[in-house]
Formats: sequence, C-alpha cells, structure tokens
Amino acid sequence: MVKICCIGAGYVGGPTMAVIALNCPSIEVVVVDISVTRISAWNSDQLPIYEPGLNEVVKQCKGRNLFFSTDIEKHVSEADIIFVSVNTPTKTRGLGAGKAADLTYWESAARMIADVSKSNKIVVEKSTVPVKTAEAIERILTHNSKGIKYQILSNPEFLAEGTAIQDLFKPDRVLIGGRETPDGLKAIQALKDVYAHWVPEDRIITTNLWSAELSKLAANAFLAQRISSVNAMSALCEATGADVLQVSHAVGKDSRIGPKFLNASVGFGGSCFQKDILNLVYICECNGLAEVANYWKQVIKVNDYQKNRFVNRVVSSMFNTVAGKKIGIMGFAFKKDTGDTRETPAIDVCKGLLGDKARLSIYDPQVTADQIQRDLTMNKFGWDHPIHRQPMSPTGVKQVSIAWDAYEASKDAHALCILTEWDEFKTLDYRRIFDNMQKPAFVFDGRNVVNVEMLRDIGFIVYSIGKPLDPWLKNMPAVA
Ligand SMILES: NC(=O)c1ccc[n+]([C@@H]2O[C@H](COP(=O)([O-])OP(=O)(O)OC[C@H]3O[C@@H](n4cnc5c(N)ncnc54)[C@H](O)[C@@H]3O)[C@@H](O)[C@H]2O)c1
Ligand SMILES: O=c1ccn([C@@H]2O[C@H](COP(=O)(O)OP(=O)(O)O[C@H]3O[C@H](CO)[C@@H](O)[C@H](O)[C@H]3O)[C@@H](O)[C@H]2O)c(=O)[nH]1
Repeated sequence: MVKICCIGAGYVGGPTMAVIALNCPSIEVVVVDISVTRISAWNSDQLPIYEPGLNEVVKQCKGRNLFFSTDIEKHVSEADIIFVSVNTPTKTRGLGAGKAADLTYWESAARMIADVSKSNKIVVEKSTVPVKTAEAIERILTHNSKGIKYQILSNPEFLAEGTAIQDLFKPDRVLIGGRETPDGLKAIQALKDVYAHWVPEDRIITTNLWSAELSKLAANAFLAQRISSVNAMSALCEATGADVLQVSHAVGKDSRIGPKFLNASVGFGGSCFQKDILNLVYICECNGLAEVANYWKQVIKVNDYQKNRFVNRVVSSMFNTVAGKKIGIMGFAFKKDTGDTRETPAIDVCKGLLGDKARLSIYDPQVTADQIQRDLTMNKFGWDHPIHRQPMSPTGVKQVSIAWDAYEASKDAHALCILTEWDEFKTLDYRRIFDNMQKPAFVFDGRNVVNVEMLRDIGFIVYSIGKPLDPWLKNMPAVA
C-alpha cells in the first residue's frame, strides 16, 4: 500500500489530503501537524476550518485510510510520498523583511525529513514557495542523506477557500514540476498516478521544477491584478457616473477577457494574494528586475488605496466625523463561505474607523469574537504562523463589540458597512433595520450586495462601490 504523509494540517493540507483519501481507497494518508489543538479538532466532530462539503468528505474516510496525528516523525519515516504544506509567511525581520517569504517552517520540516527517513522519499512542495526553493530543499535533504534518495516535486495548490472541495474534485489543472532526469520523471509519474484516480489525464500538466513554482506565483498575481484593475475602474466610475457592474459586464463579454473575477470590492484579502505578490516582487528585485517588481507592486498599492478610499468615504459622508458613532460591520471574513480572516479587508477598514474613534458592532456568521479581537490587535503578518505561536488571549479593543446577528449589529447604529458578501445580507429585512437605526441612516456596501434603489426608497443613504453616487454623497468633500 502506498503511504502518503502530509506535514501541515491547515486550509490546504486538511482538505487536499481528505480528497486524495476519498478518491484513492488503496492509499493510506496521514496528515501531521505540530499544533496539538489542530490535530485534536480534525479528530473530533468540530473540524478546525469551515469549508462547505468538507465534513462529508472527512466523515467518509477518517479512520479508514485518512488519519490525523501529531506523531510526525513516525509517519514521515513510514511514508513513500511526503507533502509539505506548512506556513510560508512574509518575513517581518531582517533581509527582505515585509516582502520575502519566511521559509523557517519549510526548512525545519525538510531537516526533520532528513533526520528521520530510512527509505527513499518523494518530497512534494504543496506550500507556495519562492521559485528555486526546491533547489534549497534538495541541498538540505541530500546533505544529510545517509544514502537515501530524495526526489523533490513542485505541486502547487490552486484551490480557493469557500469552494475548496469542488476545486479539488474538479481542478482546472493539476500542476506537477520535477527534475527532467529518469528518477525525476519516475517521481512525477508516481504523483500523476495518485491524481489520475479522479483527475482526467489532460488536466494534469507536467513541467520543470522552476516553471511549476513560478506558475503558482504568476497565477495569483494575474488573479489579484484583475481585481485591482476593476477596483481602479470603480473609483473612476464613482467620479463619472458610470456603473462598475455594467462596465465589468461589458468588458467581461469579450471572450479574450472573460467574465470571472471582475467583481469590484472593498479590496481583496485572504492569506495568499498579498503575500505571494510581495514574494514575487522580492524575487524580481533580487534578479535586478526593478521595472517588473514595480509593475506587480502596483497591484497591492491599488488594493491598499481601495481600502483607504472606503474608510474615507464613510467618514466624509458622515459629516467628516464618526467619533462615538456606532457603526454596524456586516461580515468580517475575507470572502463568503469561509470563517478565514487572514488579511481580510475588514481588518484595515475597522482599524481605519477605530482610528477615527468610531464604535463598532461586528457581525459575521462564521467568525468568532475571539478571532475578531485577535485580528484587530495582531501585528501585520502575525497571523501567518502556527496557532501556538500566536498571542493566546488578546486584550479586546474597547470600542468593539461582537453581535449575534445583523439586526443586533445595526440597532441604534448610524451606519452599516458591508464588508463580506454573505448571501444572508441580500435578504435582510432592511425596513426593520432602518426603523431601528439613527437618522440619517447610511449603508456603505463594499461588496455590491444590496439592492441600492430599494434601500434608497426605504430612506437609507446608500454608497455602493463603483455605482453612481447617492445625491447626498455628491455634495460631500472629495475623498481618496
Ligand atoms: N489557504 C489557501 O487557500 C492556500 C491555497 C493554496 C496554497 N496555499 C499555501 O499553502 C501553504 C499552507 O497554507 P494554509 O492556508 O494551509 O496554512 P495553515 O496555517 O492553515 O496551515 C499550515 C499548518 O502547518 C503547520 N506547521 C507549520 N510548521 C510545521 C512543521 N514544521 N511541522 C508540522 N506542521 C507544521 C501549522 O501548525 C499549520 O497548522 C502556504 O504556503 C500557502 O501559501 C494556501
Ligand atoms: O472578482 C473578485 C474575486 C475575488 N475578490 C476578492 O479576492 C479575495 C480572494 O478571493 P479568492 O481568490 O476567491 O480566494 P482565495 O482562497 O484567496 O484563493 C486565491 O488564493 C489561493 C491561495 O494561493 C489560490 O490557490 C486560489 O487559486 C486563488 O483564487 C477575496 O477577498 C475576494 O473577496 C474580489 O474582490 N473580486
């Protein structure tokens, strides 16, 4: 029986291995992690992450051929194929701080593999890593090899949170990069055989190692660039009276551009886009490609601009002060259908409003009060480390309360800010909400989820990203 071990039981390691286990009953899959709490949660009925469909998949194979364990060394030493899916945060100190990827967790995993292995291994990079990481890993492994042969493969993951299970079941492509030597090609084939259990052959792409590593960074940069492009247009729409929904619909009808990923928003978030583009920028700089680095840096600058622009719009619309005013925050996760808050734009927007002394009542159907308080007090990039390395009991921000539902968050509020596109925000009883708010009652929709005309008929003053401005807002001082 082929044995797979995955180091890192997070958003990628957990769902990816569950889908492999379900589709390959003849393979034993063990997911290991240094975090005892994470592994206990995987072994309980309350999984550590919320992902539609994940529970059902895990239930079918946990205890059959899918296991979660903290006994890392045992399972690594027994495995034929080892996936490494650990954190690769942005460095906060030293050379490359604020941009370069911190490979501390990756390197410690590689050294441990070298220490405990007694048979040949295929080591698969699942984490997103800088191009050429495989070379460094190869050196660590072969330097301590004791005659054991290692083949390194790059097999980046393209799943998006909220749709992880469907992305894993029907991937657009599976990418496998490896050495173009006989042993390298054999290793590529072994991993191909795993995916071939459920992925059609023409969707499994094989390349050299560096192309696979770089393709992951490139794909995220292209995706994020689309969002910054449409967000840049949203500012111009507001200035001119164009409607960003109509513009992106018209633009996306061009089959060369396509309709997906053109939703204007308060800014992109999530654990990957910013981190991976910063990483790409750093690699370009290290290769003397300043112009290329600056090109990609601009994607992040526009994203920061979009978040600031939103905060400025809220404050300037409300007579240039939100001091002491209650603002209901609807949604905190970085997108709908996930409880993940890593780099969510809600953090920057809330911090901006708190900087102007607002009182916030935050509601999100999937994010805990503890997580929100933690996010609002954590240092930049502090989130991307194993849980036990993060502050345990954050001191709460006084001006922030957590609400059980949207109605509680909006009661007596001066304004609502919609920061995540949860479906339930489309069908709220806005008449009831209006009646319970201070007047004038504002709605700032950072995700274009509400029916603007209907809300204006109720009496709200409505701002919706990239839509023609409410007459009230037109007379306010310019923002940005
Ligand atoms: N989240 C996504 O949607 C996504 C998608 C594609 C790629 N990625 C990439 O995959 C990697 C993992 O991301 P994630 O979202 O799963 O992170 P995560 O924080 O959810 O999971 C990483 C896990 O690795 C564990 N870990 C760290 N060092 C370890 C070690 N030495 N030994 C054992 N366990 C260790 C941590 O405790 C943590 O549970 C990152 O490189 C990320 O950029 C993420
Ligand atoms: O038209 C759009 C699409 C997305 N977003 C925002 O962009 C962010 C990222 O969304 P999404 O890409 O759907 O989620 P992620 O889970 O971050 O997935 C991205 O990052 C992963 C980690 O690398 C990759 O594997 C995925 O392919 C890539 O889509 C979120 O804040 C979204 O709200 C927009 O503002 N407008």
